[in-house]
Amino acid sequence: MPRRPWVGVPACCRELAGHSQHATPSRYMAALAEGAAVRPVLIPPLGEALDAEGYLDRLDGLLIPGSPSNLRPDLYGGPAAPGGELEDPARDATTLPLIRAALERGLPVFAICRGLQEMNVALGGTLHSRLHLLPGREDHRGHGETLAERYRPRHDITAEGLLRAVTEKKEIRVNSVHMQGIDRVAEGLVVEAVAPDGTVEAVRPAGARGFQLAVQWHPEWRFGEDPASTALFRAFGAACQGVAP
Ligand SMILES: N[C@@H](CCC(=O)NCCCC(=O)O)C(=O)O
Repeated sequence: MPRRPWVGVPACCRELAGHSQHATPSRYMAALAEGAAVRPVLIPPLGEALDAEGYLDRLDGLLIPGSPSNLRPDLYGGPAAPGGELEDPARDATTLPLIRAALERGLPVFAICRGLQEMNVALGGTLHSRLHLLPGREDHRGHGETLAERYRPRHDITAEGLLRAVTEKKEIRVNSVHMQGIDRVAEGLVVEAVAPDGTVEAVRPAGARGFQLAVQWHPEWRFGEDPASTALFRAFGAACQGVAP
C-alpha cells in the first residue's frame, strides 16, 4: 500500500470570535482527503517567519485554496483598493514565496481561485480588481442567497493542455465566485482555459513537468458530483504519489 502523500494547504488569517485565527474552508481538505487520497496539512500564514523551504522538504504537493480576501494591489502595481475591502497580507506574504519555491522544485501544485491569482502575481503578472466593471465582461462574483446558489455552475470554459488531458473534455461547465481576475498573464505561464467573455480561467507553468495547474473556478465544491472535478483531484493525488499526469 503506497504511503499517502502529504499536501500543504496555506491557511487564511481571519478574525473569528475576536481572535486572529488560521483557517480554510473544510471542503478543500475533504476534496484532498477523499478525492485525491492524500493527507492534507494546514500551513500557517506566518509570512517571512515561515520557513517555506523547510515545509516543502516535508511535502509531496501544495494546494492553494480560494478566499474572499483580495491580494494587496501594491503586490502587482494595481490601484489602491477602496477602504473596507477584505485583504489578508499575512496570507499574501506566505503564499507568494511558497508558490515560487514549489514551482521551482517541480512539486505538484493545484491553485484554486485566489490561488490562481496568487500564482500569477507571484510570477510577475497582474490582476483586474473588478472584472464586472470591464466592458464586455460578465459578472463572475457568484451572486446568490445560499452557498448552493453562489457555487452553482455558471459558464462554460474552453480547455487546452493539461486541463483538457486530465478531464478529457474541451468544454467544461464551471462555477464562478470571484470579483478579480488575471489582467497580464505572468511570463512563463500559459493559458489553459478561457471563459466566453475572455476571462482567463486556468494557467500552468510553461515548462511544468508534472501537475502544476491553477484554475479560477472551484473544483473542490461538491467535487464528487462533477466528473471534471473528480478527475482533477484524482490526477493531483496521483501526481503527489509521483505518478505523471
Ligand atoms: N477574493 C478574490 C478571490 C476569490 C475567491 O477565492 N473566491 C472563493 C471564496 C469566496 C467565498 O467563498 O466567499 C476575488 O474576489 O477575485
